[in-house]
Amino acid sequence: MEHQVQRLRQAFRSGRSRPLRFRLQQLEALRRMVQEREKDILAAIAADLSKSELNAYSHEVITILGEIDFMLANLSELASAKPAKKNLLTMLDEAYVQPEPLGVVLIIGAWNYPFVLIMQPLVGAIAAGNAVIVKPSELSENTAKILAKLLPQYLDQDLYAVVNGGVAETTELLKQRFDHILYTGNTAVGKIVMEAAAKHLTPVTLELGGKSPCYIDRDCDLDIACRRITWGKYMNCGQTCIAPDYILCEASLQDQIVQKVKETVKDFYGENIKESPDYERIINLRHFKRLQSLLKGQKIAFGGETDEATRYIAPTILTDVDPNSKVMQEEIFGPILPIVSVKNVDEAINFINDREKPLALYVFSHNNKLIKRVIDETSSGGVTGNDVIMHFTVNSLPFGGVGASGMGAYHGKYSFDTFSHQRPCLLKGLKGESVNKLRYPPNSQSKLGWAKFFLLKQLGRRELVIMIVSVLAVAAAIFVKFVLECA
Ligand SMILES: NC(=O)c1ccc[n+]([C@@H]2O[C@H](COP(=O)([O-])OP(=O)(O)OC[C@H]3O[C@@H](n4cnc5c(N)ncnc54)[C@H](O)[C@@H]3O)[C@@H](O)[C@H]2O)c1
Ligand SMILES: CCCCCCC=O
Repeated sequence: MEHQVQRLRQAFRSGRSRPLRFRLQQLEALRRMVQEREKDILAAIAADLSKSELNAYSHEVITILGEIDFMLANLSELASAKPAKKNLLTMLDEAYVQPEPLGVVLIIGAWNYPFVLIMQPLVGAIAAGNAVIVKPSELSENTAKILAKLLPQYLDQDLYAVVNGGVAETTELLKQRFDHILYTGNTAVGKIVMEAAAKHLTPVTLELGGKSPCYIDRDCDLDIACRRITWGKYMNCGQTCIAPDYILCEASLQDQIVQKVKETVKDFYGENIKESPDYERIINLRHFKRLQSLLKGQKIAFGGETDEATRYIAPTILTDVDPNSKVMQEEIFGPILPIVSVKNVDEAINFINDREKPLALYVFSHNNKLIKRVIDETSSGGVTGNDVIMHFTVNSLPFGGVGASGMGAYHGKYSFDTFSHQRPCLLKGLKGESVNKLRYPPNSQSKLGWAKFFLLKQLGRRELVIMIVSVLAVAAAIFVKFVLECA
């Protein structure tokens, strides 16, 4: 590992990854890879998540093509130096902020969207001019293998590398010094990553999870709300970091919600959900058993069927859920939707604020003021009002968590910024020593007065008198010159 990181660092130091033309070439190569090897990529994702190739395309490939196109179109603006405002002391100088690459960065992905969670940060890291090691999740082994096979065929091999493996390999990798680490996965491992990064003072972006609440107001079109929630909750079999984890609503809405979600599930997946090409399976037996255990002792209003052999868990709704029960203590990350009743929006806000800050928050209501109030009085990584998941798809919005759901953000411009250092540059000439004398020792009350004037635009009595006298002298000189010329 050490050797590999050193090899990338050497390539980075050569400066090859910096020119914009090179970055654009690499991004174009990445796009070619996705287009030319689409079938292999879709087959790998499909195999990992028992997913149809159509869903693999719309869940993962579209996002990456959009992200690459965004970077290709905007890279020169993103990477350009931005002029900075100056003060009186520096007004004749050049001041700007120059984004610069960080160096060698590490991207660790999770299994649930195995292609997107590696490729989307990779696009940002390449665009920003870095060397990159990606470490796909070992649980989505087919996607991990295809990434390890394809990326070296399309990208510069000295600057970009794939390391595959599990805990042992990642632990070894984390001993190395990186210039940034972007990790996607659960909170417990997030802490391990941050601890390892701290040893080298490496900054981290942590894309973690959490229980994303979904509040449904009484004043709401329940048909539409339930259709959108059903889509976002059961896509990828609930294994989505920003899936609505649970519903908060007044008790009187509960039965209607159950009914409407049930009808939508039938519309989406048909009578026999197991046969639907659009309904996925749980990633492995450990997660299957974990999810089964969350059903114990709960009132199952709909679904609840499980099949260990195929790791199938039906779209499920739990009603009258006790907030202290196990299903409300951990992120569900599966197709189980608990409904917890609250008296009103105030109680919903308190419920949310009593818990860790979630990755996403959803509110459904006709009343925009209520939606804004919930946003103002809570905190979460992101928010979608009157829909779910969709803020992820807007790459002009930063995507990331807050508090226990993570730190830092990426997507679009925010990816570029995450993998860049915003370097402040001030370029001065070698003249102007008379003004500079003001900051050289020995210090004096008068120098301080001028410093206040130049930096804070505050004039003391003495400076005011000098300024007035100077202005009068200049005016007098102009007047005399004018009179002499006319005479
Ligand atoms: N915020 C986001 O964008 C986002 C996206 C997807 C998933 N998630 C969250 O991720 C979680 C699910 O992912 P997961 O953690 O099961 O994925 P996972 O098991 O694939 O683990 C994530 C990565 O961490 C590595 N890893 C695991 N144990 C490790 C250890 N002890 N030391 C070092 N590295 C280790 C794995 O090899 C893998 O690459 C959920 O909480 C979900 O909400 C967040
Ligand atoms: C539509 C794609 C959603 C991806 C969400 C990533 C987190 O799990």
